Amino acid sequence: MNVDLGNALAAEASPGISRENLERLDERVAGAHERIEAGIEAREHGYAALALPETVDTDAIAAAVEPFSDSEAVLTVGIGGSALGAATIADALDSDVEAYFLDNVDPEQVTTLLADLPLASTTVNVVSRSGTTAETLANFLVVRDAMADAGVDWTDRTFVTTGESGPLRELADRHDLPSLPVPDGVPGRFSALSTVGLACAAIQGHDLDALVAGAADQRERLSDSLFDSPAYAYGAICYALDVRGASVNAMLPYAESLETFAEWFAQLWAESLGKDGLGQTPARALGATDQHSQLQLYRAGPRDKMVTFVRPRERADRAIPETEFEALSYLGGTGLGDLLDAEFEATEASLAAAGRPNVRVEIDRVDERGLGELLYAMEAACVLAGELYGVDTFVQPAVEWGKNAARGLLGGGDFPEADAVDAKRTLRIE
Ligand SMILES: O=P(O)(O)OC[C@H]1O[C@H](O)[C@H](O)[C@@H](O)[C@@H]1O
Repeated sequence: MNVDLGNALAAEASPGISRENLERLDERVAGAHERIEAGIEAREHGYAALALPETVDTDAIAAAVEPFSDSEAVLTVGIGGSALGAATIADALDSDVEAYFLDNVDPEQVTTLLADLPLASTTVNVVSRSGTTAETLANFLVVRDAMADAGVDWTDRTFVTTGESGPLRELADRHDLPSLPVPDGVPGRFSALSTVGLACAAIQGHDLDALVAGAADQRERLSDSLFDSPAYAYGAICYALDVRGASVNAMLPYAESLETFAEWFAQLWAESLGKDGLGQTPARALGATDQHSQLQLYRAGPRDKMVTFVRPRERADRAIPETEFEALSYLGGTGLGDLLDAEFEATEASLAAAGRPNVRVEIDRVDERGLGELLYAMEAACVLAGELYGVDTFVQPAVEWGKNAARGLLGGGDFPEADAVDAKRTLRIE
Protein backbone atom coordinates (compact mmCIF):
# COMPACT_ATOMS: atom_id res chain seq x y z
CA MET A 1 0.00 0.00 0.00
CA ASN A 2 1.19 3.52 -0.64
CA VAL A 3 -0.15 6.98 0.10
CA ASP A 4 0.60 9.94 -2.16
CA LEU A 5 0.40 13.33 -0.45
CA GLY A 6 1.54 15.41 -3.43
CA ASN A 7 -1.85 16.97 -4.11
CA ALA A 8 -2.25 17.98 -0.46
CA LEU A 9 0.81 20.20 -0.36
CA ALA A 10 0.30 23.95 -0.02
CA ALA A 11 2.10 24.46 -3.33
CA GLU A 12 -0.74 22.60 -5.05
CA ALA A 13 -3.84 23.02 -2.96
CA SER A 14 -5.74 25.22 -0.57
CA PRO A 15 -6.11 24.18 2.12
CA GLY A 16 -2.77 22.45 1.93
CA ILE A 17 0.29 21.93 4.07
CA SER A 18 3.77 23.27 3.32
CA ARG A 19 6.72 20.88 3.28
CA GLU A 20 8.12 22.75 6.25
CA ASN A 21 4.96 22.31 8.30
CA LEU A 22 4.79 18.66 7.30
CA GLU A 23 8.30 18.19 8.72
CA ARG A 24 7.18 19.94 11.89
CA LEU A 25 4.10 17.74 12.13
CA ASP A 26 6.39 14.72 11.75
CA GLU A 27 7.97 15.61 15.09
CA ARG A 28 4.53 15.31 16.68
CA VAL A 29 4.02 12.01 14.87
CA ALA A 30 7.15 10.68 16.60
CA GLY A 31 5.66 11.52 20.01
CA ALA A 32 2.29 10.06 19.09
CA HIS A 33 3.96 6.90 17.82
CA GLU A 34 5.67 6.40 21.15
CA ARG A 35 2.30 6.65 22.90
CA ILE A 36 0.68 4.27 20.42
CA GLU A 37 3.49 1.70 20.72
CA ALA A 38 3.21 1.78 24.51
CA GLY A 39 -0.55 1.25 24.21
CA ILE A 40 -0.09 -1.66 21.81
CA GLU A 41 2.54 -3.30 24.01
CA ALA A 42 0.38 -2.99 27.13
CA ARG A 43 -2.73 -4.05 25.14
CA GLU A 44 -4.53 -0.98 26.43
CA HIS A 45 -8.19 -0.50 25.55
CA GLY A 46 -8.39 0.46 21.89
CA TYR A 47 -4.68 0.24 21.19
CA ALA A 48 -5.07 -3.55 21.55
CA ALA A 49 -6.77 -3.47 18.13
CA LEU A 50 -3.44 -2.56 16.55
CA ALA A 51 -1.91 -5.69 18.11
CA LEU A 52 -4.41 -7.94 16.28
CA PRO A 53 -1.97 -9.04 13.56
CA GLU A 54 -0.03 -10.75 16.38
CA THR A 55 -2.87 -11.76 18.65
CA VAL A 56 -5.68 -12.98 16.39
CA ASP A 57 -5.92 -16.77 16.19
CA THR A 58 -7.09 -17.55 12.67
CA ASP A 59 -6.95 -21.32 13.23
CA ALA A 60 -9.33 -20.99 16.17
CA ILE A 61 -11.74 -18.96 14.04
CA ALA A 62 -11.61 -21.48 11.19
CA ALA A 63 -12.14 -24.36 13.65
CA ALA A 64 -15.06 -22.61 15.37
CA VAL A 65 -17.01 -22.13 12.13
CA GLU A 66 -16.17 -25.61 10.79
CA PRO A 67 -19.68 -26.97 11.61
CA PHE A 68 -21.02 -24.46 9.06
CA SER A 69 -18.86 -25.48 6.12
CA ASP A 70 -21.99 -26.62 4.24
CA SER A 71 -23.48 -23.10 4.23
CA GLU A 72 -25.10 -21.74 1.13
CA ALA A 73 -25.41 -18.32 2.76
CA VAL A 74 -24.35 -16.49 5.90
CA LEU A 75 -26.59 -13.92 7.55
CA THR A 76 -24.73 -11.64 9.91
CA VAL A 77 -26.92 -10.03 12.53
CA GLY A 78 -25.11 -7.11 14.15
CA ILE A 79 -24.85 -3.34 13.93
CA GLY A 80 -22.13 -0.69 13.66
CA GLY A 81 -18.70 -2.15 14.30
CA SER A 82 -20.22 -5.57 14.75
CA ALA A 83 -21.38 -5.64 11.14
CA LEU A 84 -19.39 -3.21 9.02
CA GLY A 85 -16.01 -4.98 9.16
CA ALA A 86 -17.52 -8.28 8.07
CA ALA A 87 -19.60 -6.48 5.43
CA THR A 88 -16.54 -4.69 4.06
CA ILE A 89 -14.70 -7.97 3.61
CA ALA A 90 -17.75 -9.77 2.25
CA ASP A 91 -18.53 -7.06 -0.29
CA ALA A 92 -14.92 -6.77 -1.43
CA LEU A 93 -14.22 -10.46 -2.06
CA ASP A 94 -15.99 -13.07 -4.16
CA SER A 95 -17.36 -16.19 -2.54
CA ASP A 96 -19.77 -18.99 -3.40
CA VAL A 97 -21.31 -18.47 0.04
CA GLU A 98 -23.55 -15.41 -0.21
CA ALA A 99 -23.29 -12.95 2.66
CA TYR A 100 -26.27 -10.98 3.93
CA PHE A 101 -26.46 -8.45 6.72
CA LEU A 102 -29.18 -7.40 9.09
CA ASP A 103 -27.80 -4.20 10.55
CA ASN A 104 -31.02 -2.27 10.75
CA VAL A 105 -34.46 -2.86 12.17
CA ASP A 106 -36.52 -1.78 9.20
CA PRO A 107 -39.36 -4.33 9.35
CA GLU A 108 -40.01 -4.29 5.61
CA GLN A 109 -36.38 -5.03 4.78
CA VAL A 110 -36.16 -7.77 7.40
CA THR A 111 -39.34 -9.43 6.13
CA THR A 112 -38.20 -9.30 2.50
CA LEU A 113 -34.77 -10.68 3.28
CA LEU A 114 -36.08 -13.53 5.41
CA ALA A 115 -38.58 -14.50 2.71
CA ASP A 116 -35.76 -14.82 0.17
CA LEU A 117 -33.15 -16.67 2.23
CA PRO A 118 -32.67 -20.45 2.04
CA LEU A 119 -32.98 -20.71 5.83
CA ALA A 120 -32.16 -24.43 6.05
CA SER A 121 -28.71 -23.83 4.56
CA THR A 122 -28.03 -20.35 5.96
CA THR A 123 -25.70 -19.78 8.89
CA VAL A 124 -26.87 -17.07 11.25
CA ASN A 125 -23.83 -15.20 12.52
CA VAL A 126 -24.92 -13.12 15.51
CA VAL A 127 -22.37 -10.54 16.60
CA SER A 128 -22.53 -8.16 19.54
CA ARG A 129 -19.65 -7.20 21.77
CA SER A 130 -21.95 -6.11 24.60
CA GLY A 131 -24.57 -8.75 23.90
CA THR A 132 -27.22 -6.16 24.76
CA THR A 133 -27.67 -4.03 21.62
CA ALA A 134 -31.42 -3.75 21.08
CA GLU A 135 -31.38 -3.82 17.26
CA THR A 136 -29.18 -6.90 17.09
CA LEU A 137 -31.04 -8.88 19.69
CA ALA A 138 -34.45 -7.92 18.29
CA ASN A 139 -33.38 -8.97 14.78
CA PHE A 140 -31.98 -12.22 16.11
CA LEU A 141 -35.25 -13.05 17.87
CA VAL A 142 -37.09 -12.42 14.60
CA VAL A 143 -34.65 -14.58 12.61
CA ARG A 144 -34.85 -17.38 15.16
CA ASP A 145 -38.62 -17.32 14.92
CA ALA A 146 -38.53 -17.37 11.12
CA MET A 147 -36.26 -20.41 11.25
CA ALA A 148 -38.59 -22.23 13.61
CA ASP A 149 -41.52 -21.40 11.29
CA ALA A 150 -39.57 -22.85 8.37
CA GLY A 151 -38.96 -26.06 10.32
CA VAL A 152 -35.26 -25.36 10.77
CA ASP A 153 -33.57 -26.04 14.11
CA TRP A 154 -32.00 -22.62 14.71
CA THR A 155 -29.59 -24.05 17.28
CA ASP A 156 -27.95 -26.04 14.46
CA ARG A 157 -27.49 -22.99 12.29
CA THR A 158 -26.48 -20.21 14.71
CA PHE A 159 -22.98 -18.98 15.43
CA VAL A 160 -22.35 -16.34 18.09
CA THR A 161 -19.53 -13.83 18.59
CA THR A 162 -19.88 -11.86 21.81
CA GLY A 163 -18.21 -10.78 25.05
CA GLU A 164 -17.70 -12.94 28.11
CA SER A 165 -20.99 -11.99 29.72
CA GLY A 166 -24.36 -10.56 28.77
CA PRO A 167 -27.61 -11.96 27.36
CA LEU A 168 -26.07 -13.19 24.12
CA ARG A 169 -23.32 -15.08 25.92
CA GLU A 170 -25.95 -16.64 28.21
CA LEU A 171 -27.99 -17.67 25.21
CA ALA A 172 -24.96 -19.25 23.51
CA ASP A 173 -24.11 -21.14 26.68
CA ARG A 174 -27.65 -22.26 27.33
CA HIS A 175 -28.07 -23.73 23.84
CA ASP A 176 -24.48 -24.87 23.52
CA LEU A 177 -24.01 -22.82 20.36
CA PRO A 178 -20.61 -22.65 18.68
CA SER A 179 -19.17 -19.27 19.57
CA LEU A 180 -16.12 -17.06 19.71
CA PRO A 181 -15.21 -14.33 22.19
CA VAL A 182 -14.69 -10.68 21.25
CA PRO A 183 -11.07 -9.94 22.19
CA ASP A 184 -10.43 -7.65 25.14
CA GLY A 185 -9.71 -4.02 24.43
CA VAL A 186 -10.90 -4.06 20.81
CA PRO A 187 -13.77 -1.59 20.21
CA GLY A 188 -16.33 -2.56 17.55
CA ARG A 189 -15.16 -0.14 14.90
CA PHE A 190 -11.60 -1.47 15.24
CA SER A 191 -12.63 -5.14 15.20
CA ALA A 192 -12.73 -6.04 11.50
CA LEU A 193 -9.53 -8.06 11.82
CA SER A 194 -10.65 -9.91 14.94
CA THR A 195 -13.17 -12.70 15.55
CA VAL A 196 -15.87 -10.05 15.00
CA GLY A 197 -15.06 -9.47 11.32
CA LEU A 198 -13.32 -12.72 10.51
CA ALA A 199 -15.95 -15.32 11.47
CA CYS A 200 -18.12 -14.30 8.52
CA ALA A 201 -15.03 -14.23 6.26
CA ALA A 202 -14.14 -17.75 7.41
CA ILE A 203 -17.65 -19.05 6.72
CA GLN A 204 -17.31 -17.57 3.24
CA GLY A 205 -14.04 -19.42 2.76
CA HIS A 206 -11.74 -16.39 2.55
CA ASP A 207 -8.05 -16.65 3.35
CA LEU A 208 -7.85 -15.28 6.91
CA ASP A 209 -4.08 -15.62 7.05
CA ALA A 210 -3.64 -13.43 3.98
CA LEU A 211 -5.92 -10.78 5.54
CA VAL A 212 -3.85 -10.84 8.70
CA ALA A 213 -0.57 -10.84 6.72
CA GLY A 214 -1.66 -7.64 4.98
CA ALA A 215 -2.41 -6.07 8.35
CA ALA A 216 0.92 -7.28 9.75
CA ASP A 217 2.70 -5.61 6.86
CA GLN A 218 1.23 -2.23 7.82
CA ARG A 219 1.85 -2.92 11.52
CA GLU A 220 5.55 -3.33 10.76
CA ARG A 221 5.58 -0.02 8.95
CA LEU A 222 4.34 2.00 11.92
CA SER A 223 7.35 4.08 12.81
CA ASP A 224 8.33 7.38 14.31
CA SER A 225 8.08 9.16 10.97
CA LEU A 226 5.09 9.62 8.71
CA PHE A 227 7.49 9.44 5.79
CA ASP A 228 8.09 5.75 6.57
CA SER A 229 4.51 4.73 7.27
CA PRO A 230 1.63 4.98 4.78
CA ALA A 231 -0.86 4.63 7.65
CA TYR A 232 0.61 7.49 9.63
CA ALA A 233 1.06 9.59 6.49
CA TYR A 234 -2.67 9.29 5.88
CA GLY A 235 -3.69 10.00 9.47
CA ALA A 236 -1.36 12.98 9.70
CA ILE A 237 -2.43 14.56 6.42
CA CYS A 238 -6.12 14.26 7.28
CA TYR A 239 -5.48 15.96 10.61
CA ALA A 240 -3.31 18.66 9.00
CA LEU A 241 -5.86 19.41 6.30
CA ASP A 242 -8.74 19.43 8.77
CA VAL A 243 -7.11 21.96 11.07
CA ARG A 244 -6.45 24.08 7.97
CA GLY A 245 -10.13 23.99 7.00
CA ALA A 246 -10.82 20.65 5.26
CA SER A 247 -13.43 19.56 7.76
CA VAL A 248 -14.95 17.05 5.33
CA ASN A 249 -13.14 13.96 4.06
CA ALA A 250 -14.78 12.43 0.99
CA MET A 251 -13.77 8.80 0.72
CA LEU A 252 -13.85 7.90 -2.96
CA PRO A 253 -12.81 4.35 -3.82
CA TYR A 254 -12.45 3.50 -7.50
CA ALA A 255 -13.70 -0.06 -7.16
CA GLU A 256 -17.31 -1.09 -6.69
CA SER A 257 -16.02 -3.82 -4.36
CA LEU A 258 -14.81 -1.12 -1.94
CA GLU A 259 -18.11 0.72 -1.65
CA THR A 260 -18.79 -0.77 1.78
CA PHE A 261 -15.23 0.05 2.81
CA ALA A 262 -16.21 3.74 2.55
CA GLU A 263 -19.08 3.04 4.92
CA TRP A 264 -16.78 1.23 7.36
CA PHE A 265 -14.34 4.14 7.15
CA ALA A 266 -17.13 6.61 7.91
CA GLN A 267 -17.92 4.84 11.18
CA LEU A 268 -14.26 4.57 12.12
CA TRP A 269 -13.55 8.24 11.45
CA ALA A 270 -16.76 9.77 12.79
CA GLU A 271 -17.17 7.72 15.95
CA SER A 272 -13.51 7.86 16.88
CA LEU A 273 -12.64 11.48 16.16
CA GLY A 274 -15.92 13.37 16.54
CA LYS A 275 -15.59 14.73 20.06
CA ASP A 276 -14.76 17.85 22.06
CA GLY A 277 -15.90 20.00 19.12
CA LEU A 278 -13.28 18.37 16.89
CA GLY A 279 -13.25 15.78 14.13
CA GLN A 280 -13.46 15.52 10.37
CA THR A 281 -16.77 14.60 8.73
CA PRO A 282 -16.45 11.53 6.50
CA ALA A 283 -18.45 11.58 3.26
CA ARG A 284 -19.11 8.38 1.33
CA ALA A 285 -18.69 8.32 -2.39
CA LEU A 286 -17.85 5.89 -5.20
CA GLY A 287 -15.83 6.34 -8.35
CA ALA A 288 -16.67 6.68 -11.16
CA THR A 289 -20.39 6.98 -10.28
CA ASP A 290 -20.11 10.02 -8.02
CA GLN A 291 -17.99 11.91 -10.51
CA HIS A 292 -21.32 12.55 -12.13
CA SER A 293 -22.85 14.02 -9.02
CA GLN A 294 -20.79 14.93 -5.95
CA LEU A 295 -17.68 15.96 -7.86
CA GLN A 296 -19.26 19.30 -8.78
CA LEU A 297 -19.32 20.21 -5.08
CA TYR A 298 -15.86 18.83 -4.36
CA ARG A 299 -14.27 20.85 -7.16
CA ALA A 300 -16.29 24.05 -7.02
CA GLY A 301 -18.00 24.19 -3.63
CA PRO A 302 -16.61 25.57 -0.38
CA ARG A 303 -12.94 24.85 0.33
CA ASP A 304 -13.84 22.74 3.33
CA LYS A 305 -13.09 19.33 1.86
CA MET A 306 -10.39 16.86 1.02
CA VAL A 307 -10.90 13.86 -1.22
CA THR A 308 -9.35 10.48 -0.54
CA PHE A 309 -8.96 8.33 -3.64
CA VAL A 310 -8.52 4.63 -3.03
CA ARG A 311 -7.71 2.37 -5.92
CA PRO A 312 -6.34 -1.06 -6.68
CA ARG A 313 -3.41 -0.95 -9.11
CA GLU A 314 -4.52 -4.18 -10.75
CA ARG A 315 -7.90 -5.68 -11.46
CA ALA A 316 -9.43 -8.17 -13.85
CA ASP A 317 -10.52 -6.18 -16.88
CA ARG A 318 -13.46 -6.61 -19.22
CA ALA A 319 -12.97 -5.69 -22.87
CA ILE A 320 -15.19 -3.05 -24.44
CA PRO A 321 -16.35 -4.38 -27.83
CA GLU A 322 -15.55 -2.49 -31.03
CA THR A 323 -18.48 -0.50 -32.31
CA GLU A 324 -19.74 0.72 -35.66
CA PHE A 325 -20.35 4.20 -34.17
CA GLU A 326 -17.55 6.51 -35.17
CA ALA A 327 -18.10 8.72 -32.11
CA LEU A 328 -17.52 5.77 -29.80
CA SER A 329 -14.56 4.27 -31.62
CA TYR A 330 -12.14 5.52 -28.95
CA LEU A 331 -13.69 3.05 -26.53
CA GLY A 332 -13.24 -0.05 -28.71
CA GLY A 333 -10.16 -2.12 -27.97
CA THR A 334 -9.92 -0.80 -24.42
CA GLY A 335 -11.45 -2.28 -21.27
CA LEU A 336 -13.88 -1.11 -18.63
CA GLY A 337 -10.92 -1.12 -16.22
CA ASP A 338 -8.96 1.19 -18.56
CA LEU A 339 -11.94 3.49 -18.63
CA LEU A 340 -12.22 3.44 -14.84
CA ASP A 341 -8.49 4.18 -14.49
CA ALA A 342 -8.75 7.06 -16.93
CA GLU A 343 -11.73 8.44 -15.01
CA PHE A 344 -9.75 8.15 -11.79
CA GLU A 345 -6.72 10.00 -13.17
CA ALA A 346 -8.92 12.65 -14.78
CA THR A 347 -10.83 13.30 -11.56
CA GLU A 348 -7.67 13.48 -9.50
CA ALA A 349 -6.21 15.94 -12.01
CA SER A 350 -9.41 17.98 -12.11
CA LEU A 351 -9.32 18.46 -8.35
CA ALA A 352 -5.61 19.28 -8.40
CA ALA A 353 -6.10 21.77 -11.23
CA ALA A 354 -8.71 23.52 -9.08
CA GLY A 355 -6.34 23.51 -6.10
CA ARG A 356 -8.52 21.13 -4.09
CA PRO A 357 -6.58 18.88 -1.72
CA ASN A 358 -6.69 15.18 -2.42
CA VAL A 359 -4.76 12.12 -1.37
CA ARG A 360 -4.20 8.91 -3.31
CA VAL A 361 -4.17 5.58 -1.49
CA GLU A 362 -3.21 2.56 -3.59
CA ILE A 363 -3.27 -1.14 -2.89
CA ASP A 364 -2.04 -3.78 -5.31
CA ARG A 365 -5.33 -5.59 -5.67
CA VAL A 366 -8.66 -5.93 -3.89
CA ASP A 367 -7.78 -9.31 -2.41
CA GLU A 368 -7.35 -10.56 1.15
CA ARG A 369 -3.88 -9.13 1.47
CA GLY A 370 -4.73 -5.72 0.02
CA LEU A 371 -7.81 -5.49 2.18
CA GLY A 372 -5.87 -6.42 5.33
CA GLU A 373 -3.39 -3.64 4.57
CA LEU A 374 -6.11 -1.10 3.92
CA LEU A 375 -8.22 -1.87 6.99
CA TYR A 376 -5.26 -1.93 9.35
CA ALA A 377 -3.71 1.20 7.87
CA MET A 378 -6.94 3.18 8.22
CA GLU A 379 -7.30 2.06 11.83
CA ALA A 380 -3.73 3.10 12.61
CA ALA A 381 -4.29 6.38 10.75
CA CYS A 382 -7.34 7.00 12.90
CA VAL A 383 -5.49 6.24 16.13
CA LEU A 384 -2.69 8.59 15.09
CA ALA A 385 -5.17 11.34 14.17
CA GLY A 386 -6.82 10.86 17.57
CA GLU A 387 -3.46 11.43 19.27
CA LEU A 388 -2.84 14.56 17.20
CA TYR A 389 -6.29 15.98 17.99
CA GLY A 390 -5.89 14.95 21.62
CA VAL A 391 -9.27 13.21 21.78
CA ASP A 392 -10.22 9.93 23.41
CA THR A 393 -10.41 7.87 20.23
CA PHE A 394 -11.89 4.74 21.76
CA VAL A 395 -15.03 6.02 23.46
CA GLN A 396 -18.39 7.07 21.98
CA PRO A 397 -20.43 8.86 24.65
CA ALA A 398 -22.65 10.60 22.10
CA VAL A 399 -23.67 7.26 20.59
CA GLU A 400 -24.30 5.81 24.04
CA TRP A 401 -26.52 8.79 24.85
CA GLY A 402 -28.82 7.98 21.94
CA LYS A 403 -28.84 4.28 22.78
CA ASN A 404 -29.90 5.07 26.35
CA ALA A 405 -32.65 7.42 25.18
CA ALA A 406 -34.05 4.73 22.86
CA ARG A 407 -33.93 2.07 25.57
CA GLY A 408 -35.62 4.38 28.04
CA LEU A 409 -38.40 5.07 25.53
CA LEU A 410 -38.99 1.38 25.00
CA GLY A 411 -39.25 0.79 28.74
CA GLY A 412 -35.91 -0.98 28.88
CA GLY A 413 -34.84 0.80 32.07
CA ASP A 414 -34.76 4.17 33.72
CA PHE A 415 -32.66 6.36 31.42
CA PRO A 416 -32.89 10.13 31.98
CA GLU A 417 -31.81 10.65 28.35
CA ALA A 418 -35.32 9.53 27.32
CA ASP A 419 -36.79 12.70 28.91
CA ALA A 420 -35.27 14.73 26.08
CA VAL A 421 -37.83 13.22 23.71
CA ASP A 422 -40.70 14.90 25.58
CA ALA A 423 -38.76 18.16 25.66
CA LYS A 424 -38.61 18.35 21.84
CA ARG A 425 -39.69 21.75 20.51
CA THR A 426 -42.11 21.71 17.55
CA LEU A 427 -42.46 24.17 14.65
CA ARG A 428 -44.51 22.12 12.22
CA ILE A 429 -45.57 23.49 8.85
CA GLU A 430 -48.38 21.61 7.06
O1 LIG B 1 -21.23 -4.97 19.39
P1 LIG B 1 -22.32 -4.26 20.08
O2 LIG B 1 -22.11 -4.22 21.55
O3 LIG B 1 -23.66 -4.85 19.73
O4 LIG B 1 -22.30 -2.79 19.60
C1 LIG B 1 -22.60 -2.40 18.27
C2 LIG B 1 -22.31 -0.91 18.13
O5 LIG B 1 -23.01 -0.27 19.19
C3 LIG B 1 -22.78 1.10 19.42
O6 LIG B 1 -23.54 1.87 18.58
C4 LIG B 1 -21.33 1.47 19.41
O7 LIG B 1 -21.18 2.84 19.47
C5 LIG B 1 -20.66 0.91 18.17
O8 LIG B 1 -19.30 1.22 18.19
C6 LIG B 1 -20.83 -0.58 18.21
O9 LIG B 1 -20.11 -1.15 17.17
